[in-house]
Amino acid sequence: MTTEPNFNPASTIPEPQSDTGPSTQKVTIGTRSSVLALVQTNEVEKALKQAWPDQHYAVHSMKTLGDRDKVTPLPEFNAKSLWTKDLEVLLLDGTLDMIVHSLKDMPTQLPQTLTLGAIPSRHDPRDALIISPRLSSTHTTLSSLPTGSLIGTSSVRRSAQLRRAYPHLRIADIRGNIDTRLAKLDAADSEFAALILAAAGLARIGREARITAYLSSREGGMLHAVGQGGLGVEVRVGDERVGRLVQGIVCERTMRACLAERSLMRTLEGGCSVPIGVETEWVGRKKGAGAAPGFRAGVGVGAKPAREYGADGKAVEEKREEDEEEETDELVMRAIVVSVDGTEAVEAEMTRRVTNREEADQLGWDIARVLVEKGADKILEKINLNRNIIEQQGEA
Ligand SMILES: NCc1[nH]cc(CCC(=O)O)c1CC(=O)O
Repeated sequence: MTTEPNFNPASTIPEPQSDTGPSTQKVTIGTRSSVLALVQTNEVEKALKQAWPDQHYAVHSMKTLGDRDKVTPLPEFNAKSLWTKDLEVLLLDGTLDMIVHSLKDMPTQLPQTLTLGAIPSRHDPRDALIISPRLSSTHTTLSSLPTGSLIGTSSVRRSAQLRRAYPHLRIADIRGNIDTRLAKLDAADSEFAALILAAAGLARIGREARITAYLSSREGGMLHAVGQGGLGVEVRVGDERVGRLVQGIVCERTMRACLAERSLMRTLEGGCSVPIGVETEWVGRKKGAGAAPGFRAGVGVGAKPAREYGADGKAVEEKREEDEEEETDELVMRAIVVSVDGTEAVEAEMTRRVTNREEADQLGWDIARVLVEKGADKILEKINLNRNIIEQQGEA
């Protein structure tokens, strides 16, 4: 439970102050060059254009170390910054003005002079079950799959939760981008009965139709990764112009929920390679007081800060009246830490009013403390002892 000296706590991120746009200039957005990364960056660019139509935008995409070198074993890299470091060098030297990341892949500790400038409205954060076409007409859930069915995932968080809840299933590593994995599932000689992938990634690349079922604490007993389904926009600390631009696409509720999740992860010193699952959900109503301070409705990616999803993956809140949706300010947070073999687990749940980013950060810290009191530190300690094995997997 320590904080590295160069960490920028969420509490230093200023709340929005002004609506007045900066003068017209070029804005260069950096991204990885994968299909998913480009779709995500287009989503952010579109939202920025909507919020600040007078600016000129350019997208600069590149392969990062993790994309280029598929030979070196992950532990030999600083695995945590595999996907971010090359882009960060260009952000620091001014070539880029911002970087769009899958929030899930962003380290919880950023370089001292860089910060998480914005988190736009989140897509469905849940994991999705994709059952092989050979089985999907007869099987629609993990529990109904035949004993010994092979599930493909490279995430220790997913495999640990699967081992815990579904001891009748087998798990094997599967690599590659989303379409590569789907092709491996569909191959005539495939060993896989099903895959687990993030619903958001599938939806963003137009593969939502492959989803057999959505997994959550309520259905399937699977908590998602910290930041899953969210996008993180990384900017330079002190770049006021860009800071103001990206503030225009923040979904304040998504930002607070994700900051709480990231605070939990940071407090438990978990990178993307430890089995921590979370769920955050806005509930309750703030009567008569309107929107939370700093809340900007109607701007941002999709503009809907939805955090509740139906069985069809559509946000339940989208079906409600917008003014009602804005009034929720209680955040429910659930979290689980599972041993890699699935035999040990600790869980916690907290509900608290979260009216600013500091309170979000505090909620993440507090739930981490409860998990530690219940023994999460012992589970994570054992995981650290086996770190070499685990880092070969990661939240891939
Ligand atoms: N590290 C893999 C990764 N990083 C981001 C996504 C897409 C989903 C998201 O944005 O959370 C995925 C694929 C997956 O987990 O299925």
